[in-house]
Amino acid sequence: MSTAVHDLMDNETRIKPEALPEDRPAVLQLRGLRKKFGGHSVINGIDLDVREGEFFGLLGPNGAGKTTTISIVSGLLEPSEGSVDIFGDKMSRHNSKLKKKIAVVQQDLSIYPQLTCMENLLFFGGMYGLGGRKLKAKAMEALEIVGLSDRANKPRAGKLSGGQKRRLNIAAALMHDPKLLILDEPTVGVDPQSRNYIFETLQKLNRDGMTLIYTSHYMEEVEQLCGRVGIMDHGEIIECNPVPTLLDQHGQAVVRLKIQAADAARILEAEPELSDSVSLALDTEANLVTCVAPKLVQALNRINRLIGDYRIEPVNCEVLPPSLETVFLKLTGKSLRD
Ligand SMILES: Nc1ncnc2c1ncn2[C@@H]1O[C@H](COP(=O)(O)OP(=O)(O)OP(=O)(O)O)[C@@H](O)[C@H]1O
Repeated sequence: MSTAVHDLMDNETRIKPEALPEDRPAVLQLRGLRKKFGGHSVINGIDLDVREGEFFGLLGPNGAGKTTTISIVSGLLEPSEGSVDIFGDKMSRHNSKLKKKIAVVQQDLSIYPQLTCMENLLFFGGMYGLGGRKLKAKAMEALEIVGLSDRANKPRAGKLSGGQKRRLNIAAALMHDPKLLILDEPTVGVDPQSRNYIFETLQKLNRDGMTLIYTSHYMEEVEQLCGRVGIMDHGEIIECNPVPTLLDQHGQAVVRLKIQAADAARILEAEPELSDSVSLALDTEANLVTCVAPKLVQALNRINRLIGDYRIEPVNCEVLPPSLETVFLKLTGKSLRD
């Protein structure tokens, strides 16, 4: 077996973040959540429990309804129907006491570019009633957590890199010691170094006991960080489980083999049923053979047999091991990146 195939199989067995036992108390409970904008329904009945200490991922393509859900959870929007309970208390636009227990890192940056990092954090901490030495110490601690201590007083926030601005945005959310941290696509436009820093920061906060909800349309991020994932599409959570369960129940490997037109014609003549098969499908317009199987090794073996049987000289081959991407493909019939 080639090294590339070994690498792919390692990928299949790599260690995933663990889901928490089900007996932890629910921090967030959504019941029958619906939202309409001018008669257009964008959230279509969401029921969800997020438990204390969870790192929960909400994964879905653009427009699935993640930001709308987060905005309702954080009390920025009222639902059209249904309820949001956080720490056993009803969330609403006017529940400022409950809002102090949570923090939301929005997709849009909320920092002031003309202020330094320290000035930004002193401002946000002040808004939550902190003052004096405690405020300064908290700001230093938040900068330390996101790795920006050496940028405390210069440059101004507007001159930081995109990733550093995102990290400062997270630091601002930590100023009032939230028990629940909600992040809406916090790595959009972030360089790889800052992205890793953000990941490490969030993993540490979670290890220290904070409950996190993380939305993304990057399945690799959710797969790497989150113990349990809700897959969203068209305003619904269509599946919600720990990542290993999702992969076990819905994971599938996909191998796409591009071949010569002449080889496609030979295969079609010998096996006409392949033109409408699902597990091994031949597309004679695209000269493409697609094999779908629960395990990567099964898909590769099937494609290898075909290559051997018909003495095919492949043009190229694309291999997708089971992942949240292929789970999404199976559940919705479309790619997450469409
Ligand atoms: N204020 C609004 N008025 C009307 N329609 C809205 C409003 N906010 C969101 N929508 C619509 O609701 C749907 C869900 O949008 P939402 O931003 O929640 O999706 P998303 O999953 O967060 O997408 P993205 O990953 O692009 O942020 C979209 O069709 C969007 O156009």
